[in-house]
Amino acid sequence: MSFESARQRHLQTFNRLPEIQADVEKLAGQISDTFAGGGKLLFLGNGGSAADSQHLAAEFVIRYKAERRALPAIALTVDSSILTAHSNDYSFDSVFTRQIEALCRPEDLVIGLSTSGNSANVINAIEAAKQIGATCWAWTGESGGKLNTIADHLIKAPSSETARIQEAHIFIGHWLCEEMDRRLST
Ligand SMILES: O=C(CO)[C@@H](O)[C@H](O)[C@H](O)[C@H](O)COP(=O)(O)O
Ligand SMILES: [Zn+2]
Repeated sequence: MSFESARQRHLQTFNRLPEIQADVEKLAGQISDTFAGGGKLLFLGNGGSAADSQHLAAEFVIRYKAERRALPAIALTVDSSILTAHSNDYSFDSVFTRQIEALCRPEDLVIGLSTSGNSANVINAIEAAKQIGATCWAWTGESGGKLNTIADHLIKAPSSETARIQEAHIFIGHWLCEEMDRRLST
């Protein structure tokens, strides 16, 4: 019963992905421009979105399918010393902000993943990156949450359910990787 229900909700979400195709293509263009301009990608998020962040950074740095040059991307979710020291000494709400201050440059593109669009540490990081002048994208659910009015651009997975949104986010990440392979293959 729960399998069939989850499968149906997954399919409903994925059947609506064409609604955001133009947004994903716009992001692919901006990522190409970022790399051409010497910038890098920075990914961040909590829980499943932290896993997505490191998964997608690896696709860019190592490879997706095609043999092409290494692409500069980093997940701000993986350094346990930074994450614990900052949370212990300051606050979890600014755990990504400090890394943005240290690593983000105006030519960079930041992708903050939050299914609710309301996680304080993602919001704070996007606000800090905007101050630096980086291009800021939020990947959210269909409401966009608070990030709706904070990020420069949004990719809104067409669901209000965390798991379905995460499934769409990783699909969108792979879709982007295919597009980057197509553009950059040697
Ligand atoms: O993977 C899941 C649920 O599927 C959880 O780990 C989930 O990512 C966590 O609860 C996050 O803290 C949710 O944060 P957000 O997506 O609302 O920003
Ligand atoms: Zn999950």
